[in-house]
Amino acid sequence: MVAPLLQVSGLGKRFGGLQALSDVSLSVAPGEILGLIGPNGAGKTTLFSTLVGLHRPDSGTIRLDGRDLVGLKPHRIAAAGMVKTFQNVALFLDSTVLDNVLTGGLMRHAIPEASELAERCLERVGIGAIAGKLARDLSFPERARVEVARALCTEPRVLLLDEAMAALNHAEMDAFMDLLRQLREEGLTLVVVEHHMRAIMALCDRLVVLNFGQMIATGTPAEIARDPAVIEAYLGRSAA
Ligand SMILES: Nc1ncnc2c1ncn2[C@@H]1O[C@H](COP(=O)(O)OP(=O)(O)OP(=O)(O)O)[C@@H](O)[C@H]1O
Repeated sequence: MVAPLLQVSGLGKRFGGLQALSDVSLSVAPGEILGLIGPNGAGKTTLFSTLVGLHRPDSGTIRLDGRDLVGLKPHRIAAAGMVKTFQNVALFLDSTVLDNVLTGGLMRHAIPEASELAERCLERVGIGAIAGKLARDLSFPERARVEVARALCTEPRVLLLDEAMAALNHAEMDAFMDLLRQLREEGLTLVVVEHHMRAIMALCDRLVVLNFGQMIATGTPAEIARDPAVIEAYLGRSAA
């Protein structure tokens, strides 16, 4: 079996009286697309934020290729190879697409190299033609791709996508999923939080389900779809 690229063990995070994450353990193989699902408030965003150093966990370890990342600042974790995109696409609206994306490259490179890298990242996500467009003029699918390009510009090994498809229609979502599959073919490892069940089921190799901060199931999309605990906690609630 291939050694995991990302290994999370016994992760706990408390906000005051609320146990937002409780003993969460998961691993992600290189080149895998792992989906993270669960009802609102289950702890998905908290887990992502903890993985990239925005929250410090109260317990547990986060290992990327064997190196423990707990306690590192977000920019150090990004430099180690793990970044997340944001739930509410947070771009500099009065800047061009290229300038937005090259900010991702400034951590490791001077402006000329970051700019070249940004152009390559834009090509990689299929939007090289809109490099000069202002971010405020972008459509939702373009925004989603700019956000991915900006993350790619940090040269990650693991990319965490937090509801990147939230504003997309079905056809746009299908095209975006093709992009994610292509990035995986190029060697990227992906962890995806997404509320669209159709998308998550079609895209992911494996799913982890959180509910009230605890992992209640893990398995292939087909296994998760028939797991009674998941149906009660998640599908049942959304069906209701
Ligand atoms: N900074 C914080 N301070 C206090 N409580 C927080 C904080 N961040 C999250 N929480 C709480 O932790 C719990 C988990 O929230 P989180 O946003 O991680 O869930 P989620 O699964 O991402 O939800 P959603 O699907 O609605 O985005 C919620 O009860 C939330 O109110």
